[in-house]
Amino acid sequence: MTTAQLVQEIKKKKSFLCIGLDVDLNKIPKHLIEAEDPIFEFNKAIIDATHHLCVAYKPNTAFYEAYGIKGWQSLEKTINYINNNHPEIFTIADAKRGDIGNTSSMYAKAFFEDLAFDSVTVAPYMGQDSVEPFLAFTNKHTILLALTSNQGAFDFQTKTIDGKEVYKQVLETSKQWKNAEQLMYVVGATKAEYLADIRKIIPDSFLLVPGVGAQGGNLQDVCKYGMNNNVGLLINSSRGIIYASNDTDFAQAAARKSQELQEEMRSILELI
Ligand SMILES: O=C(O)c1cc(=O)[nH]c(=O)n1[C@@H]1O[C@H](COP(=O)(O)O)[C@@H](O)[C@H]1O
Repeated sequence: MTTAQLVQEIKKKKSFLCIGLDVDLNKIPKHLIEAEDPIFEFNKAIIDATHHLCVAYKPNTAFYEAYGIKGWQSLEKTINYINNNHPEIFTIADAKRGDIGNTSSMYAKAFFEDLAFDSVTVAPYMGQDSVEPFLAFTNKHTILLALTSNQGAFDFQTKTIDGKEVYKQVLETSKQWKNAEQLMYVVGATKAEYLADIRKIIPDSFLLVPGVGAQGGNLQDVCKYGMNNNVGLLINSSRGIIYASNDTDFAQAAARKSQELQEEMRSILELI
């Protein structure tokens, strides 16, 4: 999917919501556990109930890898279900990969070719030759971790080296890489006050912003500092939406939570 198609979808749905499909078998409704593939059944119900309210889905691969081959099959069924039924929805494999070049190429193949995701999250720590193999794929996006939502972001990312914070160096340096127009960046919603400075370095890039909901990030603050002329934001909530209820009404409860966020997004979009 191209960025222009994503922007078009955001304008059509008046939403820049990304729903995180982080499925934990200990948290899903009991009646689903009996199903042959409880993770897929859970995702299918969530997708059926929310696809008109969001523009992206983000399965975090940890929640699938944890269940071995069965979990990987649930991930494959989930991405196929989205691509077959809602090809206009942007998909993110949240895998936080990155390795030496030939290994990164295989990671990219796994998520862009075998599983046909539109994008994958990548850690910048190993540098240019670990990221460019992902950028080599046409119409696919690499979402680079810049300033993450967790406390540990202050261990390295905000440290100053040669007079500049490491996360700013990640933004400035990666802008020079081959096919950099296919880069997006992760900035945690819990770090909204940093977004004004971040926008000075990457005014046009899309940002994936997790941390609204369970981690306490504020949507209004993120939009105030992070929105650009193309909206430029994908706001993710996982637990806050998918575990809104753990009873038989879980999908309707997820839709209600999604709608609350979408309505807030719609009023913000009407102001710009
Ligand atoms: O790359 C991510 O998506 C990510 C980056 C980050 O800085 N913080 C962060 O929480 N995430 C992911 O975003 C999701 C947040 O989930 P909730 O806190 O349940 O909404 C999880 O899948 C995290 O792994």
